[in-house]
Amino acid sequence: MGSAAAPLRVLVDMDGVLADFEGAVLREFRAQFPAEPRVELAERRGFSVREQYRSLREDLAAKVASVYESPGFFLDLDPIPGALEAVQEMLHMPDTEVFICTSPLRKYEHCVVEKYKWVEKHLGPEFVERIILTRDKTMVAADLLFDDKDTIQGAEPNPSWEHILFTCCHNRHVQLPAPRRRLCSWADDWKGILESKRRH
Ligand SMILES: Nc1ccn([C@H]2C[C@H](O)[C@@H](COP(=O)(O)O)O2)c(=O)n1
Ligand SMILES: [Mg+2]
Repeated sequence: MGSAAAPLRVLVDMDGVLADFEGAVLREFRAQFPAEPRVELAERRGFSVREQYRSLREDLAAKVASVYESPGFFLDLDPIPGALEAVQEMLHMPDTEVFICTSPLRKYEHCVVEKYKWVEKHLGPEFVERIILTRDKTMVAADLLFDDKDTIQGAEPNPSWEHILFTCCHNRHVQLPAPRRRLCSWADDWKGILESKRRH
């Protein structure tokens, strides 16, 4: 008799995939700096919101950073539609292991603890056990990584996971070369992607 197949290990990013970082940045920037020019979500290009604000005007980089570095910012993020239901469903799928894999800001004072609190508030204590906090996701071994950052690099040149690009305002114009894949939203066929990775 052959040995049982290893469970499918799935990493799910937080900002832009579970939690609406971009929507909150725009809402809070507009509230705190109503007279300043801003980048509407339809105009977002590139992962770094700070660099796009810098391209509007140099001093706006620090202003937008002050928004997401403020206490309470990460804790108050709204869940992305369908995200909580999808990861709860993954948690209970046979032969499947799901982890939340997220990078803290370099200025980590509020971000780190608030990411933990957000997960406990929205997903419960069993998911707090499943948080992987790292600035280098290439060092984490898994089969799949759902992430909105279009290019994920780090110390490991050949990560074990397949990166599924989760569509977000800043990456919807990025043309993916074959065979790279996208998940357009949590209403898209994430279960089909999991099934495609299982070793039968
Ligand atoms: N469009 C974005 C999304 C996230 N960030 C910040 C916020 C996070 O602390 C960090 C990395 O997040 P992750 O890649 O784990 O979703 O970067 C940003 O600056 N711009
Ligand atoms: Mg992200």
